[in-house]
Amino acid sequence: MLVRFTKMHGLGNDFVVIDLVTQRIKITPEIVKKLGDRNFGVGFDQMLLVEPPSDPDVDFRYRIFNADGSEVENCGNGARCFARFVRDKRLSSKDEIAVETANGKAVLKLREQRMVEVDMGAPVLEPAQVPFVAEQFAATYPIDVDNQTLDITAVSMGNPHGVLVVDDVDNAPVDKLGALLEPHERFPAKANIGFLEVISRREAKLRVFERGVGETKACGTGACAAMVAGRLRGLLDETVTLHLLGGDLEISWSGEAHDAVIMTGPATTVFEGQIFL
Ligand SMILES: N[C@H](CCC[C@H](N)C(=O)O)C(=O)O
Repeated sequence: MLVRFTKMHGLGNDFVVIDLVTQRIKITPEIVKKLGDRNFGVGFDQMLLVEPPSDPDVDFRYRIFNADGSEVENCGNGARCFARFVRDKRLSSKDEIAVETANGKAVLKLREQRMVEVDMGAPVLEPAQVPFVAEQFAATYPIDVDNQTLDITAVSMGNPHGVLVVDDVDNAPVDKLGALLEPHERFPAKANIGFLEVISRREAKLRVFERGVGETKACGTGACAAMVAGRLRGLLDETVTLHLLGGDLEISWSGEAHDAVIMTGPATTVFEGQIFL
């Protein structure tokens, strides 16, 4: 079977996007892993599926698979590419696109210069809902890893994140600590691990070791989780420019637990392709 796909990225976090509105294909974890292989397939961090909605109040269903074949609840960089994709493919003519994910609903707003603004919803801080093993909520938790005790913030943006604050993110042991913390027993569903370096109250640098992938050039939900961690720790103001390896995101959050985190950034189309399944 020949399947049309579009290769896209959000700040270097790269995706294969497949339209399952006009193509009727069953995507399995095995197909995801095969297509995600950077030598034997197309290669991507995540596969994004554009599907008809099950809820009449939304425009599309948005499904996300990591390169290891695991299906996940949310992908921020992917949401921006999703909005760009459905507009460029004329699957929607709207400037505001409502989608349903495994995490709930999200509104994707197309802005000028191919930028996209995403309402990422309110962060989830109750440990059991992240999920993270802890007696009660705290801004940071001591966690034992690599013969040391680190202070980590645990937050869900639909998907689980652990955020560490470091002095020098360029030289942080992202691969070593990321690989130890991603499957850590206190994260029963594993976690995306962010390494945040605060430059000022309105600017920071971030690297993310993603669950199911490893370090990526950028992580949208990770940027939102890092914003929340920075605000909980009293280090960041309501609007921050986050510098990721692949470029910058603007993140806003009032600091009120029930307020949504808003992410704005680019979405880029690289090429169109077809692959035999
Ligand atoms: N690896 C993540 C999913 C992709 C998130 C990331 N690419 C983003 O932009 O939010 C997880 O397993 O929860």
